[in-house]
Amino acid sequence: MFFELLSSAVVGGLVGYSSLAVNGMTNDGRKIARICSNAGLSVKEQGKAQTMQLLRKSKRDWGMEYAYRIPLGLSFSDFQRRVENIEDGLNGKSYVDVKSFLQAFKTLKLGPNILRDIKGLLTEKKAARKEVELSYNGLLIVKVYDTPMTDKFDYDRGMLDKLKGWEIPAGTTRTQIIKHDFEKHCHLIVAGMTDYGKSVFLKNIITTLVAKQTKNVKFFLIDLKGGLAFNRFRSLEQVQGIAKKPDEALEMLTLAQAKMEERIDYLLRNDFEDIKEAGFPDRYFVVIDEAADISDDKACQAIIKDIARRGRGAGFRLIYATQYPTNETLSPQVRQNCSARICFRLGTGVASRAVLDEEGAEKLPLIKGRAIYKTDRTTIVQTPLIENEFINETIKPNIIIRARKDDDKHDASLIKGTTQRKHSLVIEEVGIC
Ligand SMILES: Nc1ncnc2c1ncn2[C@@H]1O[C@H](COP(=O)(O)OP(=O)(O)OP(=O)(O)O)[C@@H](O)[C@H]1O
Repeated sequence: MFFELLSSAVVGGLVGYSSLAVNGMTNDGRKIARICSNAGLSVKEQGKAQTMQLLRKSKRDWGMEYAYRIPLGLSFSDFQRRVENIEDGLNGKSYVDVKSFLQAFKTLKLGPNILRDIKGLLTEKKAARKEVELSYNGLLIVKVYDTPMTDKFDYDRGMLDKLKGWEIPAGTTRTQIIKHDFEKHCHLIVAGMTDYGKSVFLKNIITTLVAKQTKNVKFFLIDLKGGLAFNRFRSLEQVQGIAKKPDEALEMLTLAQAKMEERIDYLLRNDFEDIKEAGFPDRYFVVIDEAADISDDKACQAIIKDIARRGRGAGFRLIYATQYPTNETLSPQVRQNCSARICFRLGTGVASRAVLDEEGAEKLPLIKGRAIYKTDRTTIVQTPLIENEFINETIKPNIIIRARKDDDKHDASLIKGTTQRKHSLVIEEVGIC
């Protein structure tokens, strides 16, 4: 029985493989060069068409790496724009990667369900897409991955042990966890279409920092999407207040700016260049979700730009999240001062350029949590999926118990002046003035 199945499935596969090999289909290196040439990536020199030249190919654990010399007159970005053409070309509908099929085949257990298992494996292998990543180091490097990147990266307790200082997990690639360090890249833009993971990412930041920098982190939270996403953080001792409406946002920003001013004054008076030199461990995070809602509010924008420009040395960090990135919602001052961006899928290349200064976010797969993380380099990551239950458990020790009446009023009154002193936004003294 088993040998019959073996002949129908594997031998069939092997016949297919040899025919693919004869047709040169398994040689992705040459195929990539053909795809690029057909897609117009060639130049004419002295009447002759010059195309990319394959110089090297290397087998890696994750797939194959090809190195090409690109013709004079073409740039890396010309090729970067054709990633989709390359992926589609390498993923013909009937294509099955025989090697990975045979590897998986060996793991099947002989039993009554073997036929079903083999059929399942074939279907799975046909559906699997090879993913391609390009980079440039003087040569064009094309990485062709055998298996797709994970579409789920669970945030668990073990993650917290892997982080140092002011790091948070930005996501995982196929090979490593990428961390964002708020001491290296102080301000962060978070962008992406609705429902792709911005709020989950913001909750990852807040939870991680509350867990790792319990005594040192302070948050000014502005949630213009109604306050639901940040609601569970409202009673944390690290949270200075939550603003839910544009007028509350202005009050919150004004208070944050006043605190920043106070710190800058202190640093100036004492000849400290920045907060690190002064030896202050605490950092203030101004988190704004949906920032586009206050993008035409001149007063709010002036403060946001000021924090982006002068906050760094004073220990202020801006996290600016929006699902509508344009040149209007993301001012040049904010963009210039945010050296890090995390960008989930966006609708257009124009929106992608507004966030990343390049296209790409519009081509991300339709996978929640898939994003481009950009600092001085650009990396595609699967961002951590942090569950609410895990957040609640992690932040619980930092919740300040208030009388119910107090708690109900907490958010609004936090930023409403000093008439109800108990509920006012308290900007803590840190002993610097
Ligand atoms: N990193 C992730 N991995 C897998 N799934 C995710 C991830 N992040 C978010 N999701 C899923 O996507 C859903 C929407 O995420 P989230 O609320 O963060 O989106 P959003 O971009 O903030 O949307 P909106 O702008 O409408 O608030 C989540 O409920 C979750 O199921």
